Amino acid sequence: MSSTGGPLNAGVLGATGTVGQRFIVLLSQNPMFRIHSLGASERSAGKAYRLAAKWKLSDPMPDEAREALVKPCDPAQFAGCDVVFSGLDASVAGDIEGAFLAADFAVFSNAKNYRMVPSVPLCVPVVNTDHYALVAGQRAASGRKKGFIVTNSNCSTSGLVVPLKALQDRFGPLRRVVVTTLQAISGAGYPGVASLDILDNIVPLIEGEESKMEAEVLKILGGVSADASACAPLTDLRVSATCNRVPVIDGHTECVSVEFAAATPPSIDEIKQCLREYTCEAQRLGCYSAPAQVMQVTEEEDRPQPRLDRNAGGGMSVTVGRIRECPVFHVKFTLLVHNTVLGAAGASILNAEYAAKKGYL
Ligand SMILES: NC(=O)C1=CN([C@@H]2O[C@H](COP(=O)(O)OP(=O)(O)OC[C@H]3O[C@@H](n4cnc5c(N)ncnc54)[C@H](OP(=O)(O)O)[C@@H]3O)[C@@H](O)[C@H]2O)C=CC1
Ligand SMILES: N[C@@H](CC(=O)OP(=O)(O)O)C(=O)O
Repeated sequence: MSSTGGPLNAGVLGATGTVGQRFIVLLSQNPMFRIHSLGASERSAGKAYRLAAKWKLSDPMPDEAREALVKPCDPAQFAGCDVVFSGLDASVAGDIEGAFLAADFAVFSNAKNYRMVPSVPLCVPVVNTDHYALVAGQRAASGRKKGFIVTNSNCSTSGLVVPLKALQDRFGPLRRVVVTTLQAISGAGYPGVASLDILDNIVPLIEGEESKMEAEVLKILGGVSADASACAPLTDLRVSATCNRVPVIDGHTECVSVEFAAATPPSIDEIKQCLREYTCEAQRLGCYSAPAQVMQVTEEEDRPQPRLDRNAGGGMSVTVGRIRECPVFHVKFTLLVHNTVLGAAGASILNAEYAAKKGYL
């Protein structure tokens, strides 16, 4: 809640895009926030939102957005916002988010630009909210009173780190992880991948995705330095990612093999129990968007499937299935994450809810 006790005023940068539209639906349903300002490019600025956005979600466009005038992404136009969410294209996110930060806004970003900056929490809110310890250092180093930036991860990373975190916490360090993704087309934004490329097809390349996943996992599963000035990524875990685009609208599927560092790995039953029992700080604090069950472990042999499982927990739960022994590593499984909910807008919103509960906003 804001200092006046009402909902927090939320601005959305990149409000017309794929992630921006998801922000608008989720914020309109969330009692902690009120949609205050919507921003996009000069192509959209000055238009009513309903005319600027090519609406792609099956949820109707919320009334509070329809007639709102889209603004340019200029901090002066967002005065009165308690929090700013960004779904900006990465080609412009660095400069625009930097300008909002300099103007002392709390920025929650989906873009890749600031993710690997050591003083910036790269936070999947069901995994590593302990990285908020970096916020005080960010403010001290910059002299800002209120402003800080928290990013969420790449959408495939956000699904992968959830079971990995549970396994690491319960059974000790992981040694090697191999992951192959089957990523939905909404991950490429709009208009994204040409229909002639993706219909009746699979594209075995998503530029830059594999190296992002491999690096982000280490930062998220790592800690922060003793003086909380920088992140401390894991150094002993090796991650290999292979990323593919598949003709699914929403929901990234990932086939994962994991090797534990311990000589004696846990049994498959112990692993299932660990994933089912995993809880996070955002749940314990009663954050509105925290899923009741962080992971839904399915025993059905042919699940998870994107059409059937992507909305688990309102898109905030990760579904994990086909958990079985791996003849090369120790265990393998298939997971599904909703790429624009836990993988993007939903994670940013839960990050902000957590920040509010902890007094950062
Ligand atoms: N889609 C996904 O599943 C995920 C996306 N992300 C990241 O989130 C961000 C948004 O992705 P997505 O929604 O898919 O992308 P889209 O291409 O669908 O949307 C991009 C948004 O950025 C705005 N924009 C583009 N250029 C400018 C500019 N010069 N000034 C101001 N605004 C501008 C667009 O406005 P306009 O309509 O006016 O052009 C639009 O609102 C990206 O950084 C992406 O990498 C992260 C995780 C998952
Ligand atoms: N590249 C992801 C989505 C995305 O935009 O990720 P990032 O923010 O890490 O570039 C996908 O194609 O599904």
